[in-house]
Amino acid sequence: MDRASLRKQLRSNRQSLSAEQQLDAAKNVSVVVCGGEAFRQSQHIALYLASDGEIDPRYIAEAIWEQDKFCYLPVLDQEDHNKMYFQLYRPNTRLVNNRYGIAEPELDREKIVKAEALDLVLMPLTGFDEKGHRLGMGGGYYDRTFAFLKQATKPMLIGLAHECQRVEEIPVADWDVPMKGVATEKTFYG
Ligand SMILES: Nc1nc2c(c(=O)[nH]1)N(C=O)[C@@H](CNc1ccc(C(=O)N[C@@H](CCC(=O)O)C(=O)O)cc1)CN2
Ligand SMILES: Nc1ncnc2c1ncn2[C@@H]1O[C@H](COP(=O)(O)OP(=O)(O)OP(=O)(O)O)[C@@H](O)[C@H]1O
Repeated sequence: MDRASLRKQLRSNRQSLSAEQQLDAAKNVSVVVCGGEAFRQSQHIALYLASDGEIDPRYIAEAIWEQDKFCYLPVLDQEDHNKMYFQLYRPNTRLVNNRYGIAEPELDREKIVKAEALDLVLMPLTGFDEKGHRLGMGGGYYDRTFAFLKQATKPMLIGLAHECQRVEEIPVADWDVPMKGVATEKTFYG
């Protein structure tokens, strides 16, 4: 299957999950992530606000705040549509909707944190395979933002997903930046 058809199929898989399944998955993925070595060793952790049936990292955000670590969210540039930044996310951070209807901190160029300063990035995805290949929403934001990882070791990229987003093989593109692993409601693939 080509990337576009696969993306469509896998988005429909996650959109079909019930509210109860979503809640269970959100709790379980937080246990999988927060019990792991990568999380324990990280101070500066990026995640996302769930949309379109994505597995919800909210309990991971709560654990980050409780443990006095720092949590960050992606913020899109309204002028340069190719750019994505990261800004601090606290319980009281004011959020606005981006052009895809996803809530994000209001862009403040003085508050942008360099992607290189993050320790761990928990990435949204539409599909993944056990080799760490990722299919996103098709905007290429994460691939562009983390293209520098071909020559760097930090941050560590870990995808978050429902089991129903796992496939045998994601067709790779040459710009794809591989993930170190993927956490689901069931287990860690790494
Ligand atoms: N929760 C979450 N936040 C995120 C991402 C994500 O995948 N999930 N992103 C990860 O990159 C960035 C946003 N990227 C996105 C790219 C495309 C679409 C999207 O819905 N595309 C529509 C059609 C686009 C259009 O309106 O022109 C679609 O495919 O139906 C959404 C988000 C930053 N924030
Ligand atoms: N490093 C890069 N440099 C230039 N263009 C890139 C780069 N990475 C991705 N792109 C562009 O982004 C487009 C979308 O890529 P792709 O389909 O892999 O997105 P995605 O990983 O699904 O999306 P996202 O990361 O936003 O969730 C590609 O058509 C490609 O042209």
